[in-house]
Amino acid sequence: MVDLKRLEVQARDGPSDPNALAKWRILNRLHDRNETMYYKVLINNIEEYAPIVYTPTVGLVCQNYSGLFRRPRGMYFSAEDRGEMMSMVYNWPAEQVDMIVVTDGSRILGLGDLGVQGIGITIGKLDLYVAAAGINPQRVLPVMIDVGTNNKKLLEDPLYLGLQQHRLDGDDYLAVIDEFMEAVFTRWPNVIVQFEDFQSKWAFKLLQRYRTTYRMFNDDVQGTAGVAIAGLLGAVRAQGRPMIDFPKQKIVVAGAGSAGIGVLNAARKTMARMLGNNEVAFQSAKSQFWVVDAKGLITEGRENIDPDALPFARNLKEMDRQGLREGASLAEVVKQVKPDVLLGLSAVGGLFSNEVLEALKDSTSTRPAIFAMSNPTKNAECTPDEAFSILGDNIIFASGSPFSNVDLGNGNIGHCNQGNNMYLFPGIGLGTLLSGSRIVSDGMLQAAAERLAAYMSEEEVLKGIIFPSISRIRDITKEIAAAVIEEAVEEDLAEGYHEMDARELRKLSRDEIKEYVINNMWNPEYPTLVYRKD
Ligand SMILES: NC(=O)c1ccc[n+]([C@@H]2O[C@H](COP(=O)([O-])OP(=O)(O)OC[C@H]3O[C@@H](n4cnc5c(N)ncnc54)[C@H](O)[C@@H]3O)[C@@H](O)[C@H]2O)c1
Ligand SMILES: O=C(O)C[C@H](O)C(=O)O
Ligand SMILES: [Mg+2]
Repeated sequence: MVDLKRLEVQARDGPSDPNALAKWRILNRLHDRNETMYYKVLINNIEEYAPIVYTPTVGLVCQNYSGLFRRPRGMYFSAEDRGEMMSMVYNWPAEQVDMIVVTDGSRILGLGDLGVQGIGITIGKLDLYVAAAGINPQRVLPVMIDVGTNNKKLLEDPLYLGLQQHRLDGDDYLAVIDEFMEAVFTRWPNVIVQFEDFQSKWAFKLLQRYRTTYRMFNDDVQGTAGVAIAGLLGAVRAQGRPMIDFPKQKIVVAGAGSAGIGVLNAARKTMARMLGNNEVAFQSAKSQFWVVDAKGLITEGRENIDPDALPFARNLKEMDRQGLREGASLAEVVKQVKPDVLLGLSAVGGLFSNEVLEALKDSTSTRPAIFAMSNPTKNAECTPDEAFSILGDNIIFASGSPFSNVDLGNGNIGHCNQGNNMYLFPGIGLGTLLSGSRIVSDGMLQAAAERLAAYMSEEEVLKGIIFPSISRIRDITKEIAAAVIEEAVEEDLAEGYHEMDARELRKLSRDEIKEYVINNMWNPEYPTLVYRKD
């Protein structure tokens, strides 16, 4: 801590990239030397150091990973290891692995293809699994699947640590991922595999391919969706309206990739459930969304439309009546729609320009909400300063990366919420593990999102606080894990964990489930090596 604090005194110009990287180096060395102390520091100072070991600094770390690399962490499976993975997994020294976070490095945060350097994000996510969910650090495994990279700079960089060839694609690519999945589930049948930062082209396909046979989920598609739903419901409550009014919200989404489409599908389903949970409700819910991607507003007139975006393509005639057309700009869409919510998952920093924010002034909502969810910090669609200064006090603001609250100068504070999937994935993983469910069902994910939404009190929500502070992350994760277990039991998926078999699990009350979760969380304490007789 003295080392870390000394850095702050010396950095006269406030937080800077080199300063954050220097802190990461200190923490990383501690991680290598003394795991228990590392996690003690992280857990006790999570608000301060999550932004170093996780978003946003982890993005910078990934961009520079080949140069920062000192000691290996995690496992690398490469395209050249085909046919060998089954024996490779037995080289990992830990008998038991509970959680794997795997990436192919193809879309790291909003930073694009970083090849094997993306291993940093899997390490950062697993740090949160230990710090927030109390997964034993001896039982986590960061994994990089190296199928090459299409990043020109890395292909030419002599220091690059991965395969310097173009990415595999098609069946060759699938064969590598299939082999990896078979290998890890053979050695550790109870492991949970979190897919992280795969380009959207593969994110959905792999999710569909594995989700009914393996214990896996995709954090960017499913974790983000849950966090966004919790935030959107919070925004409705912040307007002083009941959550059941959610299906009346007009929502403009910028970005139709793995995260954007994940959020859209989940939000549509949530609306449909509130409207009667039938096909008519499901169809009518889609008219609440306007989706803008790199080519502008997505309509049925779009050529070669991405099949995942198709359900949200707007009807051309209807758009004509609204004064919009295929490819309309975000500013035009906001002007015409006057939405309640503007949500960004575009990876384009500054996309919510002054023009877009000015247009949002005409929102028909009593309290418009802005979700600038892209990471890391430079990719945020706008900053809270920009949003509050243009739109005034009466908005709800959330961003994917952490920002400070804004002093509005009139004695009021503009609250900046962090809308990041970190509030869900640790609890989804822990709950799945402790329930013993063989899959991660939609119901379990929905239960997690609803519990997060309910976590905030009425008073907090009315103040514009729709996500909790990260300092409460261990308590939040306990709640989420308990909700996931309850739902797994309800759906008859829970097969139990260790001595808590399925029958015992079914007997537990809500409070007992929470106690069960707490009792299974690892704490950073040195194990007793010498037992005294007294
Ligand atoms: N806050 C969170 O918890 C969270 C979770 C997941 C992803 N993210 C962030 O979301 C971003 C996107 O992730 P992804 O996996 O969906 O990426 P992606 O590459 O799959 O999708 C990006 C989408 O943005 C669109 N886009 C590009 N330029 C645009 C523009 N000018 N206007 C509107 N749309 C534009 C693209 O067409 C594409 O549809 C990343 O920055 C990522 O860090 C945040
Ligand atoms: O990693 C994060 O901070 C959130 C999310 O998974 C992302 O890809 O941006
Ligand atoms: Mg991610």
